[in-house]
Amino acid sequence: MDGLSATEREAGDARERAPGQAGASVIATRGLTKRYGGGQLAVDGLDLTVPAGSVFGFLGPNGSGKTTTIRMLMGLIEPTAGTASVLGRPMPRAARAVLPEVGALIEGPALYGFLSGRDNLLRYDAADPTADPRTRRARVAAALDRVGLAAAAGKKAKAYSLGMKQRLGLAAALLQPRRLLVLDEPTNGLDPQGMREIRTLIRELAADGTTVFLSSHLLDEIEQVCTHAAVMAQGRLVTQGEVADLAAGARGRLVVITPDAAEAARVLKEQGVGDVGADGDRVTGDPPARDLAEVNAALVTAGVRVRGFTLERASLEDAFVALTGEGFDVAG
Ligand SMILES: Nc1ncnc2c1ncn2[C@@H]1O[C@H](COP(=O)(O)OP(=O)(O)OP(=O)(O)O)[C@@H](O)[C@H]1O
Repeated sequence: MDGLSATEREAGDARERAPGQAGASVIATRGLTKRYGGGQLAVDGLDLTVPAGSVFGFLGPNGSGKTTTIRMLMGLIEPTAGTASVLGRPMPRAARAVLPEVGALIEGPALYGFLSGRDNLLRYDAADPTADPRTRRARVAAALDRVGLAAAAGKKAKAYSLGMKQRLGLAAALLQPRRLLVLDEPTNGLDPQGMREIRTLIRELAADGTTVFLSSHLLDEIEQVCTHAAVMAQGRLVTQGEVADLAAGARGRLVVITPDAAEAARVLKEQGVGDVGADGDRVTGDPPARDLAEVNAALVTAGVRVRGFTLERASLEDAFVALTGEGFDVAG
């Protein structure tokens, strides 16, 4: 698609900005709000900034307003209040100019099961008035190749696995060069292998310089694939920023491994460790502000046989819980 070998592509850094896009935000919303007819406030005053070149995870439990936001960004529904700009142009007003540069995969791809993967893409391409029919076959072949479906191109789409269908949907979004890809729950319903394939593809696309905006209710997915994330809860933005910073914002857990768990728990409490709990030979707690070397020394002085003393890294899930005071419902 871009003349780069796979190795060169992988060597690219997803965080590097494409030339000419430095500092630009690809998606920006201010006070974006949607109240549905029934009075349901689905999105409430959203200020979202998606940097160019990022893989941006839009994270939130089911019903937190992700799909509603995406539909407003794509100009499919009108906001009740606030503004949204995509690729520097106002939406939905500039939809006709903006959307050709945006590849979207929302609520699963619409495919004809009785047509082959290749014929599905030929149909998609033919529906695009800007697509030159003379180069159609080459474009379709390149898109199939891009998503790893070249060998299965002649198979009927109904014989495809869910992961293959999802990749075919991505291929359709990639028929034209895109500056932005918007993917709504791209790994929903996929098995672990299918999920890995989609994640790898997303990383490759990002390395090519495409900004990828993807919604997900899977925290570990966001941690694995995204450079940036925004967290939604009940229609509101809880936080946004670089994934590494979001996780770092939540403090890790202190973990002590010892056969003297009861005594260790007592000493840890004395040392200002909060929320101390013991499970077998594992004693955990919220680390105090003081130097952890002192805490360790106090354990040893009290005769606790310390076999392990570590600070477990906080995850995005810890950050979410710390920010919202709620657990993250990953069901569904
Ligand atoms: N067309 C609609 N009419 C009325 N209410 C709606 C409509 N679409 C969504 N909602 C409500 O708006 C809220 C946000 O829904 P939305 O689908 O945007 O959330 P989501 O985070 O994408 O969740 P999911 O992953 O389940 O789609 C929910 O309470 C939902 O019931």
